[in-house]
Amino acid sequence: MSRRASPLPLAVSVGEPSGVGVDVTLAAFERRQVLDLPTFFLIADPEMVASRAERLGLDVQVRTIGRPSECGADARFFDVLPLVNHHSEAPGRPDPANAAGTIEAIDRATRLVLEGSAGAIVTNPIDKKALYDAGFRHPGHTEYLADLCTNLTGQACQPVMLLTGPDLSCVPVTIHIPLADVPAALTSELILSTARIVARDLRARFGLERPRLAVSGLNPHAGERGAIGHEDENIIRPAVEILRTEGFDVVGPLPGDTMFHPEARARYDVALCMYHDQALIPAKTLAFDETVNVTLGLPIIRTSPDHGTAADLAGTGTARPNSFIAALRLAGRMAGATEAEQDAAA
Ligand SMILES: NC(=O)C1=CN([C@@H]2O[C@H](COP(=O)(O)OP(=O)(O)OC[C@H]3O[C@@H](n4cnc5c(N)ncnc54)[C@H](O)[C@@H]3O)[C@@H](O)[C@H]2O)C=CC1
Ligand SMILES: NCC(=O)COP(=O)(O)O
Repeated sequence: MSRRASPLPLAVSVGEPSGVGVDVTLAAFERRQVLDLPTFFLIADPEMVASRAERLGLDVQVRTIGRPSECGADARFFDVLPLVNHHSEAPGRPDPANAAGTIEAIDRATRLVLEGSAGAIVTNPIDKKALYDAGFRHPGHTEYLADLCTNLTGQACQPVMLLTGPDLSCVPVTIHIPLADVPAALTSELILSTARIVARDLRARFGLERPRLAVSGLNPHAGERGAIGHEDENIIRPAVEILRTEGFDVVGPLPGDTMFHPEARARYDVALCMYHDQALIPAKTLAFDETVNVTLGLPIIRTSPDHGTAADLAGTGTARPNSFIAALRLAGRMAGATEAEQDAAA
């Protein structure tokens, strides 16, 4: 992937206001020069941001901007594109009353990227339950962004969650569903469509010409040749075989417990796992502070820190901004690569 940084600013959505999103965004802003971070603005309630900065004892001056093109005009200021909906500043106390502003920030960021005013969206974590309690009908950003992009562009998209860190990239094929629902949701078609999106986007967005895919099993020992569960032989293996006939570099189904040690990881570029925790446990265990959540399959670039709202740390100044910073950097590189490709095609 070209290392050119995007000249377009990145749109950062505020996320759950009672969480650490604003804390890590402010911390990244404070280090922007020393770390040479891409230019970004936050879509948030400016009063809430100023009050969190004060609580954290940060000497940050919040400036309200009217559009992304004003971002970075004066590097001293922390640029905030204001929400229409108000956000209250109550660390550690999620409140469904804040949901409208949280969703507005995601919507606005997505539209700005689609219209070409921002290079990518970097989302801060949402408190999913607080949004559900306010009537939000999507499991998480990943699924919501796909619906939003489908509605805004008229082109159906299947979202794919990728967790990528220094030593492991992995994808949960089923995402935010109860574990008990996984076997019924797992189909060969879902594995096939996910793998095709992963291979396409790793090539287009990460410059991996022919990514090596490793597909996990679902059951212990990948089903022990059919003796411990049937999904591995009846659903996963046929999908792997079809992918191979289509020319993909793919192995599997591999036993989930032995595909994440260093020697095994050296044999693939991305692991396709069958459910959320099968993918996210190794990713966060290996590199909680450096792993980034990327949504593939969208017409926009979206990254996010791997962690959640960390409500216990909000407003304390102890949340580490590393994963958020990694999300900013990756979004900047991905957007820069896309713009470079567009330049080359022009
Ligand atoms: N992209 C998103 O919007 C995501 C949202 N969530 C949401 O976050 C909420 C809380 O989820 P949890 O499972 O508790 O995960 P969490 O990541 O918020 O917290 C897990 C543990 O890690 C610590 N931690 C998290 N981020 C940290 C940081 N930056 N620095 C230092 N320590 C940190 C927390 O203090 C806590 O002990 C849930 O509502 C969940 O739905 C979770 C993951 C991603
Ligand atoms: N555990 C990852 C997670 O929940 C992230 O979800 P999303 O909001 O990025 O879809």
